[in-house]
Amino acid sequence: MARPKIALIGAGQIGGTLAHLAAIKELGDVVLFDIAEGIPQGKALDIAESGPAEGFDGSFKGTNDYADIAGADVCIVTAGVPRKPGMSRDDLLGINLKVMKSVGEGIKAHAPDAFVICITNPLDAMVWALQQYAGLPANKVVGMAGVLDSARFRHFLATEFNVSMRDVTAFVLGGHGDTMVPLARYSTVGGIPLPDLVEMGWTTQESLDAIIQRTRDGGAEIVGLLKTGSAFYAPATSAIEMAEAYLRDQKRLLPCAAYVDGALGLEGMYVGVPTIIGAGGIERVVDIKMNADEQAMFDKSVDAVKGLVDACKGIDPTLA
Ligand SMILES: NC(=O)C1=CN([C@@H]2O[C@H](COP(=O)(O)OP(=O)(O)OC[C@H]3O[C@@H](n4cnc5c(N)ncnc54)[C@H](O)[C@@H]3O)[C@@H](O)[C@H]2O)C=CC1
Ligand SMILES: O=C([O-])CC(=O)C(=O)O
Repeated sequence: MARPKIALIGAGQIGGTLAHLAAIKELGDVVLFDIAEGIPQGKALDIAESGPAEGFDGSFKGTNDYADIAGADVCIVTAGVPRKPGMSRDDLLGINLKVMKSVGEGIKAHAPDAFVICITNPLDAMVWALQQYAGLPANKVVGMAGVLDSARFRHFLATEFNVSMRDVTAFVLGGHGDTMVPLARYSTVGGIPLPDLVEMGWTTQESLDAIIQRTRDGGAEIVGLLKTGSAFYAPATSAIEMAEAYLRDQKRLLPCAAYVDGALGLEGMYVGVPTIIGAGGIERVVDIKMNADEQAMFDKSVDAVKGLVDACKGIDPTLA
């Protein structure tokens, strides 16, 4: 059987890392697309030349022509601009909305059967716009944020409890911004929910609160350190986890920015929710139950996302 085809739209920091990870994991043949001439070609060749030493097979092509993504099984979109220190993700809305229009049209024309994972910020509004521009079914267009935010939460928790990251689960829902919702009650160490661990005296509420705030600020922390751009290793790994779930029909339960219409009291919008990803794309949105405090945080985050979507409609009235 032919190898799956993975199209990476945007060959910058995340795009290049995605290509390298896809190669090492032998997920399929990779096409790297970018408007910058030479960058996708150079990165594709460089990664292909690492194959003999690493020991992977596959083809790697860099291109500036959308025709080369034809028939892609998966498209991962990182095209656009990252923030710099002092900026919020929302400041990228105007510039990246224009990018989503051209990317959506390219995918619609050349890879309409693909499972599309959007990474470009501000994430929840950009994945909504991308789905509108591409016109693909909503279950085939999803945003990556919750896997990354949950991975950060898990990392901080594993350090706090001095346990393996493998034994820590975490759920961060809501929009990928300052209002994101790390859910302590649904996050565990060895299956024990975080509030119980506070009661057991293994940590304090103050430490847990600080970790939750650090998770919310996780993107800004890296931007502040790098100064010239934003995180790319963990974001790329997170999107590859989602792509692998689709390509290998793994039925993973992952927090993603999915289209929700009915579950969690939401009507027809993209926001971070628990989903199941398998060969059918987003096969299910898990209708998680929240207590009053969690619901209030989630509602606030949903309102923030709605505000960004309205801003998109203000910029481009063709968006419904
Ligand atoms: N959802 C999430 O959790 C995360 C989102 N991001 C976002 O991902 C995006 C990409 O980040 P990086 O890879 O670090 O940025 P980067 O600047 O390294 O790469 C972006 C690439 O997009 C290309 N590009 C710009 N306009 C394009 C167009 N119209 N068509 C095709 N390519 C185009 C640029 O030439 C550049 O190579 C940013 O918007 C960033 O904020 C970053 C980290 C996490
Ligand atoms: O913070 C940023 O601008 C990039 C991002 O979304 C993240 O790393 O979570």
